[in-house]
Amino acid sequence: MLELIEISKTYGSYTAVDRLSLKVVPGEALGLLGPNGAGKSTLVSMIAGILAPTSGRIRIAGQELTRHTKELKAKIGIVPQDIALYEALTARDNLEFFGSLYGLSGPLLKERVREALDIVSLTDRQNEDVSSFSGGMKRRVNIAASLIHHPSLLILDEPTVGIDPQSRHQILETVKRLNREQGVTVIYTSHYMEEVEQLCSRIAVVDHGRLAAEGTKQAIQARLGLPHLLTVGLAECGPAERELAAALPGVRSAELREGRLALLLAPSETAAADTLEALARKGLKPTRFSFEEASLEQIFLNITGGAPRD
Ligand SMILES: Nc1ncnc2c1ncn2[C@@H]1O[C@H](COP(=O)(O)OP(=O)(O)OP(=O)(O)O)[C@@H](O)[C@H]1O
Repeated sequence: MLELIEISKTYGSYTAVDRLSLKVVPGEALGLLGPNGAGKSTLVSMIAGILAPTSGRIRIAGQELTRHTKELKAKIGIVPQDIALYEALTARDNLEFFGSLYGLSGPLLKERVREALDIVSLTDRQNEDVSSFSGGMKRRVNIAASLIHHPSLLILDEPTVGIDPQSRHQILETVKRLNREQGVTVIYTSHYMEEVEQLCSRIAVVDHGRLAAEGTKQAIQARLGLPHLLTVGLAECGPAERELAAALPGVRSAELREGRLALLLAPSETAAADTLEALARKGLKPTRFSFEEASLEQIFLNITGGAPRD
């Protein structure tokens, strides 16, 4: 669907994106993460054909963006970080305007506007001026505007910044539906890790303009070697049991925590099952257990470091 080949963008002597290569396959939802100033918006603007790369190539559906700009731009829907709407116009008039920019008119334009309003659940409010809308509703109009021309690739740049949890939930559900039910390929940038975890099957972490990590959450976690936490309750749970557990293969550390064993396991898909089985073989039959993988936030901080960026 999309291929970035060694793309760079410099502003004077400053390199915002630095020889970054990345592939996005049709139908996937890719989470684009990075600290403030990492280069995400610059990257998104280049993919959307708004900003020209200083060097490198962008291919969309196998074609070079520079050579087929108009045709390829029509395949892309972009929801920019800043809300871009006409406040004095109604939601419907805004959408008709954006639709006309894509060459839509007449009954087809009306049909697409109706459909886009329905997707973002704003049909009932379509005749109200955007100036009277909440931040969440404006975001939804922005998303509707990006869908009018039926893009196959939808890029959302922090679409849930500054809005309440209800609106965030609604936006996330809308994007999920578009991806899972209609097969729209999604690139989603956000600082909200739980949104990316829910929506995206793959993650790309950008830092200092470079691709710092890429893959599924599990694969990145395994590459970083971040442990899983397995907490086990035993009928008898003391220093002897802790020692036995600490010596099991795949157990990095074992400690007693509130009458239970807290075990840090080397990351693998079968880590928890293997450890529970090994404990049982040693005669330590778990009465209860809980399991936690490293959170996306832990993974992200591990890749990019904990220091503030601005
Ligand atoms: N027009 C410009 N001129 C000069 N520098 C720029 C320009 N646009 C962006 N930059 C710089 O390029 C770097 C990357 O900016 P960009 O907006 O792409 O980051 P980002 O990852 O989207 O950050 P955020 O999460 O804060 O939105 C920043 O240091 C920014 O100051």
